[in-house]
Amino acid sequence: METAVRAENLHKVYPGGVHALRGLSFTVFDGEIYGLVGPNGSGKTTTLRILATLLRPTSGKVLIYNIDVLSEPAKVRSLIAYLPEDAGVYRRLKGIEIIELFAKTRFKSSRDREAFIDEAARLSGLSWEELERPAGGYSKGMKRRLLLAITLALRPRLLILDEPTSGLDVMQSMRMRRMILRYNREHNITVLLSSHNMLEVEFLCNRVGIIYGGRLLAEGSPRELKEKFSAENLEQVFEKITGGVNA
Ligand SMILES: Nc1ncnc2c1ncn2[C@@H]1O[C@H](COP(=O)(O)OP(=O)(O)OP(=O)(O)O)[C@@H](O)[C@H]1O
Repeated sequence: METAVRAENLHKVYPGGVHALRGLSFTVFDGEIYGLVGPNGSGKTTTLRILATLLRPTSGKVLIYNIDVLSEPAKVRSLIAYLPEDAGVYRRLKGIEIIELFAKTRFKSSRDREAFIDEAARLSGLSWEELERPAGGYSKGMKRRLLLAITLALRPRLLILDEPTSGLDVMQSMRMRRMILRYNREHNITVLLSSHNMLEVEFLCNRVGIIYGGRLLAEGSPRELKEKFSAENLEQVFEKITGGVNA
């Protein structure tokens, strides 16, 4: 099976001395949806930012589709799309203008640009009237839908999602999860996501890595983890491993 992500022995010490990652290693295979779960401050965002080429680890190595993230970040960026948890929109731009901006930066031919714009606009679920309004006036759910639609329509080989549905209501979250699943299956987009929501992780992920204190404490499919820890659901697995610290 082809390897999408190989993270080896990652350490990150922030200026000021916080040791956020302490020898984190994990592998994501091509075509899978892999979930990193862990309590607040366990190092999820730090890990995703390193993979997205936005932060350098203190030591360790990361390969994305066999390309070294530290020595060839531009090549890696052409393969990935990253949606941060707190991703904002350009408030003065209309929704459609934001989509057009991404089209310009990513695609050379006007045909590819137009196909991308149509796909992202449709996927966002926003009406044409809404897309013609400045995005600063969108609700949190509308902004998140727009940004996820853009990242999916970019059709990266690897999509990195930090807390994809955080702050969204049940219906919006379900819609987002279905979109992620559909693009993973139909367009073979590998997904690495972080989440606090165990239901979400169980619904979406082929494999899960439980991270705590900057280390990987357990890894496996939701079913394997439940069997191994004699648990009925992933919340119980998590509780047994971490001693009940909130996810
Ligand atoms: N820029 C920074 N400077 C200093 N310390 C930081 C910085 N960013 C994160 N940290 C610290 O590193 C540790 C890991 O943080 P990180 O954001 O990676 O965790 P997380 O698992 O994503 O948490 P959450 O679930 O709350 O988003 C925490 O102790 C955090 O306070």
